[in-house]
Parts: sequence; structure tokens; C-alpha cells
Amino acid sequence: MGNGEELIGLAILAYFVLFYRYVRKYPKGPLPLPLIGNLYHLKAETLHEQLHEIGKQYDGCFTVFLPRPVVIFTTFETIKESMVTNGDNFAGKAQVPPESLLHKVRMNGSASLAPCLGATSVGSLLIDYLEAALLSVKNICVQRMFSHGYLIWFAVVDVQHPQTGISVSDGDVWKEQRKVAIRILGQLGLGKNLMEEKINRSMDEMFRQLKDNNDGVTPFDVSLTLQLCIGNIMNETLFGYHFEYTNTERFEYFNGCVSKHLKSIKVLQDNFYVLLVQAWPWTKNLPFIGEWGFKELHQNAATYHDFIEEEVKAVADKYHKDHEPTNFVEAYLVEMEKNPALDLINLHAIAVDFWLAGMETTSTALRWSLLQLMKHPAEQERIRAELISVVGNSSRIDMSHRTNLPYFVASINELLRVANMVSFVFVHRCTEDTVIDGKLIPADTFVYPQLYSVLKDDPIFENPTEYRPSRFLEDDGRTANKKAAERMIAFGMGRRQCAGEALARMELFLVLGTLLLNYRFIPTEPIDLNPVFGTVLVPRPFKCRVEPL
Ligand code: HEM
Repeated sequence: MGNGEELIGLAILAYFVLFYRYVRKYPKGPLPLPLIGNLYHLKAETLHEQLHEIGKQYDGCFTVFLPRPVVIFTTFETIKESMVTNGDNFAGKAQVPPESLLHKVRMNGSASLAPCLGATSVGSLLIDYLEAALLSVKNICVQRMFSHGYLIWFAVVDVQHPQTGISVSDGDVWKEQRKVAIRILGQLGLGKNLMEEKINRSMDEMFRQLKDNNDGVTPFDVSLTLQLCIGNIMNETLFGYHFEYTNTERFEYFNGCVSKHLKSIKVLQDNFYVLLVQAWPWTKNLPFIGEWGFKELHQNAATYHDFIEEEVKAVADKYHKDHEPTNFVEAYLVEMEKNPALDLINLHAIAVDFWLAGMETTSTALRWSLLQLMKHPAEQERIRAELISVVGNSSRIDMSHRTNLPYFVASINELLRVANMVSFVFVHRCTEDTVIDGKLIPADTFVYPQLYSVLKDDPIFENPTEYRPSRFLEDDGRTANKKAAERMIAFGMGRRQCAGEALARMELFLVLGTLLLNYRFIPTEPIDLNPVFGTVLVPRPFKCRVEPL
């Protein structure tokens, strides 16, 4: 063997030794391989199930390399110890793609324009390579400005991804924006019952659509109806208007952007390249990996940022300061006058956050609920009977009925528990060395509280695969079972618990309750409760009879 081969052999050996020394820094988990980590045995469609099974061998705290190390918590105890007891240390966010793409890019400093000669594709390729070289110098980016004949003009600009909004920011920006956003949601909803009115207006639109398009006999697909209803609540809340079901072009365009984003960050399955860019951000500059793992997402993010900016501008242009704010944008604009930490860029980011975090989750929860209640028709009737006993002949319920509807409220908890729809998303970052369950989590490690495992298998949920709303009630059938409710963590736990939980619960209560008062849902095909894996675990498409009562 020549010297060169010996050197290569030694380098490989040294890499192996160093890699496994690095692996030992993290809580123990299944054996990772150099470069690919644990990707060799994890499968996309069942990732949540596999993590759950692995968690049983490591007392609910272990590491998988994707290929970047991610510490997973799968028990109520480890999730509580990290997210609540040590909440400040676990409130960090990744700050690398794909999450960081949610922050709108800011262009800074002067831009210099230069022509690049060549047919479009050759010119584009040259610019790609120039961009790769400049990005490695940090924060410099090449923007294609326009092309003219064989000339492409490009600008070299300084770009920054400053932290904005709630869901992907951390530190002071996150604390302030989250606090203000929750306060505004409270003002809109609780003080003046404005939220209930907004939800009712969206439901009016939904009922118009059902009346015109559903004959009560032909199998009907409720998914777009529910999406439009929940999307309209979000739009009313943010911008003060809703889309009519006969004119949904703009809604569908934006919804398409959101779905595309959620689909493209679906790790392992559709987009393995995203993981590579997350593990080694410089790979976003490489051909192919950069294209699919970064640029496509980047371009899509730009489209919904533009959409949101137009919407905010339309509200801001019409709003008169002397009027009481009636929607989120107006209320934020008023706060902006008093609070220097608030600005338009953060307002745009929060609007994007609410759409991304609030729309697919809530409308999917409703679809799962209808499927479960068709699978258990006696449960559907029991809820309906309780609703009728409280509201009589009325076709609507309101929030004041809540205390008299204990079985329905318990059912919503159980429906969310069995829907168990949040998959591998909401990764946190541990910001300081912290010991959880006796294991050291080094600072800057990504961590993932797998809520799925607790909802599916916590010992408090006896026979967890059974749909049984009564587990959320004490023996008297009225009082809430606090121990079970504490572990119904579909909205997360601790500092970063869902910022829209109150709104989501209100939507589920009013929309599901009103639907059940007015319609009976009857299956017309075998009910399949196996989810399709994605950012949110969604039910397979289904149709059913929606019989008016
Ligand atoms: C059934 C419906 C919903 C479910 C199951 C749900 C669940 C969650 C979960 C599990 C988290 C992450 C917690 C974590 O990082 O540990 C979260 C965060 C978040 N949710 Fe929701 N959510 C729902 C509806 C909504 C709605 C309607 C909104 C908008 C008003 C919303 C806005 C947010 C925001 C802004 C965050 C980020 C919070 C932060 O990082 O501080 N969600 N949600």
C-alpha cells in the first residue's frame, strides 16, 4: 500500500473515531452511521411511530441523527421537565432553513448592478455559481433583476434573515411578539365577543355553501367547506373580511402556497434535501441540493410573504386611527404607535404564522372529528342530544353554553387526543447545557417534544386506542378530570405552547357543535382512520352523507 492510501485510510479512521466521540456527547439512542446518521433505518410514513417505539427503550429521552443530532422526548415526564421546568432553556428555535425561511429576507446596504452575458440558461448558471461563492462569504446574495436579450442584469446585495414573528423566532423578539399577539387575540375575542361574531359570519358562509351544493343524499366531500370556514375565521380575525364561497380564487391561491410550504418541509419523504440543508446549511449553495432543499422553499415563501403584505397594506390604507380596531392588523397598528418593538415586518410575520400554524391544524381536527363521530354513531347522537337539551330549538350554540355541555367539551378533548395529528414539526433548540432525566443535552442541540407519544400511550389514558370521551370526566359525568386534561397536550406544553389555543378551542366548539346541531354525518364508504404522514397527520380523502336535520 502506498503512502497516499495509508493517509486516506488513517483519515477515514480518524473521522470514524471523531464521529463516535461526537455521538457520545448526546443522550444515547439507536446507532447512527457517519454522514447519514440514523436516516438508514427511519422511514418517513411511520417516523412518529418509530420514534415512539425507540422512546420506550430509552425512557423517553434519546438522540437520532437526521443527520443533525435531534434529542427526542416521548414521555409526559421528559416533555414536562424540559418544556416546563427548564422552559427557558428549551424555548430556542432552529434558525436554519427551512424554519428560517419564514423570516422575510431583508436587503441591506447598496446594491451594485452588473450585466452577465450569455443565453439565459448559461447566464443563470453563471449567476448560480457566483451566488454560491458569495454566500460562502456570508450574507451576500445575487439577485436576478431582469434580462434583456442575451443580457441578464444582476445585483449583488447584502441580505439578512432577522428574526421576526412568533413561531420561528426566539429570544426577545419572540417574547415581545408572542405577548402582544396573544393580548390582541384576547382583546378581539374576550372583551367584546367580536371573535364569536367573526366565527358566526364564517359559519353563515359555510351553511350557504352546504345549502347550495349538498342535497343530503349524494356523498359530499366536506374538506374544502371546512377549510374555507376555518380560513375565513382566520381572515376575518386578521384582515376583517371573508371570502364568499362563490369567489374563492384568492383564498385557493394562498391556501395553495401554504400547502406547498407544508408539503415541501415534510422531512424524509418528499424532501430529503431539506434535512441536508438543515444539517449543513452551506449545502444550500450546491447544485440540486440547493435547488430542492432551499431555493424552491425560498421562492414559495416569497409568494406568501407578498400575499400577506398586500393584505396588510389594504387594511392599513383604509384604517382610521380614531376608530376602535376590529381586526388583528388594525389592533397591531394601534399598538405600533406605542411600542417601538413592533413594526410592519413583524406584523407580516405574525400573519404568516397564524395562517401556517392555525389553518391546516384546525380544519384537519374538524375532519378527523367527523370521521370519528361517523365511526361511533352512538357518540354522535349522544353529543347531539346534549346540545339539543341545552339550546332547544335554536340552530346555533354560543360560548355561554359551554359550562352546560360537559360531554361535548370532553368529546372535543378526546377527538383531539385520538386525532393526534401533529407529526415531526415544531423542533426546539436547547440554548444552554441542561440535564433532563439525568442526561446532558448540550447547548445548541435541536430537541423535539413528541406530543404524539403522550396522546397515544400515556398510562393515564387507559385502553388508549379506544375512543372514550368519558375519560376526560370524573365519575359524576360533569366535572372535568384534571389529571387527564393535563396530559391532553395536543397544543404543546410550556413557554411555546400554541399561541392560538384559545381561538382553536373556540372554533372547534362553535363550528363542530353547530354542524352537529344542523346535520347528521353518515358514512357512505368504509372509514379509514390511518393518517397520511405530513407536517400535520391528515385523514385520507373521504365523502359522506351530510343530512340536514
Ligand atoms: C387544533 C388546532 C391547533 C393545534 C392542535 C395546534 C397545535 C400547536 C402546537 C403543538 C404548537 C407547538 C408547540 C411547541 O412548539 O412546542 C403550536 C404552536 C403555535 N400555534 Fe397552534 N395549534 C392549533 C391551532 C392554532 C391556531 C388557530 C393558531 C392561530 C391563531 C395557532 C398559532 C400557533 C402559533 C403562533 C404557534 C407558535 C407558538 C410559539 O412558538 O410561541 N395555532 N400549535
